[in-house]
Amino acid sequence: MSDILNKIIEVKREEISAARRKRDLASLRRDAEALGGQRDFVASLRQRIKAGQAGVIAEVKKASPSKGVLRADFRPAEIARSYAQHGAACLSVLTDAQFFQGSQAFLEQARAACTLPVLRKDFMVDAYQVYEARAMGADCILLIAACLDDGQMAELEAQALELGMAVLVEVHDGPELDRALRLKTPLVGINNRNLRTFEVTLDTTLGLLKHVPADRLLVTESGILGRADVERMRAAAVNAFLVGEAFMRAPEPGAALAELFA
Ligand SMILES: O=C(O)c1ccccc1NCC(=O)[C@H](O)[C@H](O)COP(=O)(O)O
Repeated sequence: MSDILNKIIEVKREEISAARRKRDLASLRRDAEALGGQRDFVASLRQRIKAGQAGVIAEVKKASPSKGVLRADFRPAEIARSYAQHGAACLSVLTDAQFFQGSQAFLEQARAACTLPVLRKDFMVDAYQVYEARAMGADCILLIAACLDDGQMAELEAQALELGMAVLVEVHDGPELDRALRLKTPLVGINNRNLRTFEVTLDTTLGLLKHVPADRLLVTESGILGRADVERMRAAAVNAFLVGEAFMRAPEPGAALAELFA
């Protein structure tokens, strides 16, 4: 595991301990199970792709460890509406506070402003966070293979599926991909950003895609900045994208989405 991931996971464990002291798991679980209203994340992506369009997971991200603040005037509800109006399939909302300046409130505001399914983008290492995700309204969670062993991934996936959420499993290399393919989820994200060096190369997706079976939905993540990047991916039959920075730096995030995927 990389240094930044080690650091993030260490902080996550402290946050989870503090949260458990405030509210026990049984009470959180009751709220998570009672909420309902799940939106179908996978179907929303597949629908766009079936119609010949790109399936875009549009990210709502104020800042990141590699780039600092991306959007100073940050209004999650307005951003979500703009994405929905311009053809996004789903949203991804950062809820991590310390490293991404995100929050649960941002996810709730973004989801309430539109009808798109929403991914809780955070670093999931514990069942408590999966219940938190559903209780705040998330329709999908992210599992990063580099942060979890096989048993943990399978357990967190089973819990999410039981709660009616989808799972996006994220990998960065061949061994992680092999482990991810043992899960049930059809959603496999290949992150073009090396989380140790922060180096970004689309060759990561292009190198791994031949190992992704046809029944999985490959999502290319990070570093999609211009039309040439989209064209390169679509030429390789990669049709689902997770994009943050390119939209967050634009005056009107939805218009930037429409332009990038026109
Ligand atoms: O973005 C970072 O600096 C980062 C650092 C450590 C762990 C994860 C990180 N990013 C999360 C992401 O995967 C991206 O937010 C997402 O793929 C969108 O990427 P981009 O379009 O390049 O903003």
